[in-house]
Amino acid sequence: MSALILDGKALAKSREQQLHAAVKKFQDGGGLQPVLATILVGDDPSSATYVQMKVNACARVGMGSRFISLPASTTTDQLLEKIDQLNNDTEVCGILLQHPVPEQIDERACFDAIAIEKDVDGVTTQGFGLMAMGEPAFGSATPAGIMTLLKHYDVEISGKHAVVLGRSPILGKPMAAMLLNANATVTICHSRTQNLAALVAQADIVVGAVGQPELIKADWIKDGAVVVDAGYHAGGVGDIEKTGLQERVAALTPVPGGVGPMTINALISHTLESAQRLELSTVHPNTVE
Ligand SMILES: Nc1nc(=O)c2c([nH]1)NC[C@@H]1CN(c3ccc(C(=O)N[C@@H](CCC(=O)O)C(=O)O)cc3)C=[N+]21
Repeated sequence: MSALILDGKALAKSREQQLHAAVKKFQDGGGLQPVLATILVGDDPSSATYVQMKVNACARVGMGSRFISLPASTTTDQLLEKIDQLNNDTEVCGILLQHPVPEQIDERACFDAIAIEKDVDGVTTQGFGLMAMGEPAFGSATPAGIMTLLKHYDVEISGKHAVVLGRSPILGKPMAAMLLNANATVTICHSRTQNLAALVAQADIVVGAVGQPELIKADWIKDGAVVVDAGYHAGGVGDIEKTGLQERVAALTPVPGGVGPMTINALISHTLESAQRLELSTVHPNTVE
């Protein structure tokens, strides 16, 4: 057996073509150009690269972006003020606050200050809650991108045992909720989990979301599993060791070229959707309840 490659890079590219056409159609119909605001606090070079990739993706599909760079010494209040400005800026339909922020900043408070209708990155407590309850909300970008990728390749989720490694607020936790909503049986593993290898061995679907290079070993994973790796580390390795997996699992995401491009694609798709919704509410203010 040779694993199906869940090619996020190719899927993101074809979805970008559709998005480009949809953005044009939206503007031809009188809509304002959708604009994503990205906020980077501090000067971490890899964070700067990720934000630049998001700005570039907006440009490729004909959307606008507003890049806000704040110094590493920014306070919580200063960041809250910036977010408030963007919430009230009628040209901006999506706001992304790049994680992580410097440690003096209350990141949760800042995420939660993002207006729910502009939370295209799915980071607010309210957005998480709505999503988890199966109500309309933008899901967190990385798990939302993973769900799109699994759906595209017709990976069966319902009734399967999904083991998510990691419980971070914008990755593991929402990933588990999305898989549960898709009727998987979900196990969430984390730093205090005992017998990790035995749990992973039960997984029909394994999601690596721990942020540590190759912490998850290839020989823990059973034959025929679906392997999703949301990690990305120096040297092009993920959270999951891939040695020998290609020959014996059903499907796997490459690193790079798997989850990363789908994260960005989810973000820009959500930004267009947000523009479409905000437009609706200005055209028919009285129909919004
Ligand atoms: N509020 C917030 N939302 C995020 O979604 C968010 C964040 N903060 N902080 C950092 C992580 C990381 N992240 C990536 C997005 C795309 C790639 C990506 O496209 N990577 C390419 C490789 C790029 C390369 O080769 O350097 C790939 O996997 O193929 C990677 C990482 C979004 N994040």
